[in-house]
Amino acid sequence: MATEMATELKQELMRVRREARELYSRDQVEEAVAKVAIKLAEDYSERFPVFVTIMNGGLVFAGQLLTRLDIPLEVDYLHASRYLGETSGGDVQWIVTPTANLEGRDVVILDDILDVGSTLLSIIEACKAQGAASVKTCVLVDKVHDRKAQPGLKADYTALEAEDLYLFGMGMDYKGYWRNAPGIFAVEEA
Ligand SMILES: O=P(O)(O)OC[C@H]1O[C@H](OP(=O)(O)OP(=O)(O)O)[C@H](O)[C@@H]1O
Ligand SMILES: Nc1nc2[nH]cnc2c(=O)[nH]1
Repeated sequence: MATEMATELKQELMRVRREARELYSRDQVEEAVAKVAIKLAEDYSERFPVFVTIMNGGLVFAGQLLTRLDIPLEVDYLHASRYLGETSGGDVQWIVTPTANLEGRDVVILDDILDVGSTLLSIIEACKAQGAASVKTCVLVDKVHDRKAQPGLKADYTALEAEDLYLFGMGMDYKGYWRNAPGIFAVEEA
C-alpha cells in the first residue's frame, strides 16, 4: 500500500511540473530581486540590520538577495509553517525561533510569498515582542486577491506580483517538492 501511494505521489509530482504554467522565468526573477536589493541597500546601508529568513520557503530568495546587498548585515533564520506540505493553510506553527537577540535591532523578514499574510503578521508580532526597533518585510512574490488577513496588507518590499493560483518554484513547494524549480510556476488544475 505504502509503495502504491509513493508511486501515485511521484506521478503527481511529475505531472504538476510538466503541466505547470511558468509565470516568471529564473532570469525575470533575478532581475526583480536585483531591483529590490537596490532599494534595501539604500535604506539599510548604515543601520547594521539583521535579515531573518523564514524557512523553508525563504531559502532560495534569501540566497539570491543577500549577495546583492554589499552592506554590513547579519543573517538569521526562523522556521514557521502553516501549510506543512499542504496546499491550504492552518494556524502558524513555530518550529525554530531566531537565535539573534532582536532587541533594539532593525529587522528585515525575508519570505518567498505573501498570500493571506497570516505567517508574516505572526512573525512581525513575535519580533516586536522581542523588542526589535523596527520590523520590515520583504517577499519575492505577493499573491493578488482580496483574502488578505488585513485589508490591503502588503510587504514593505515586494519583488513580483502573481495571480491567485497555487505557486511553486524559487523556494515555494508543491507538497514539499519542487522548491528547486527554476522560475515561478502556477499549478494547472488536473
Ligand atoms: O501568507 P500566508 O497565507 O500565511 O502564506 C505564506 C507562507 O506560506 C508558505 O510557508 P509554509 O507554511 O508552506 O511553509 P514553508 O515555508 O516550509 O513552505 C510561505 O513560505 C509563507 O511563509
Ligand atoms: N508553495 C506555496 N506556498 C504557499 N503558501 C501560501 N500560498 C502559497 C502558494 O501559492 N504556494
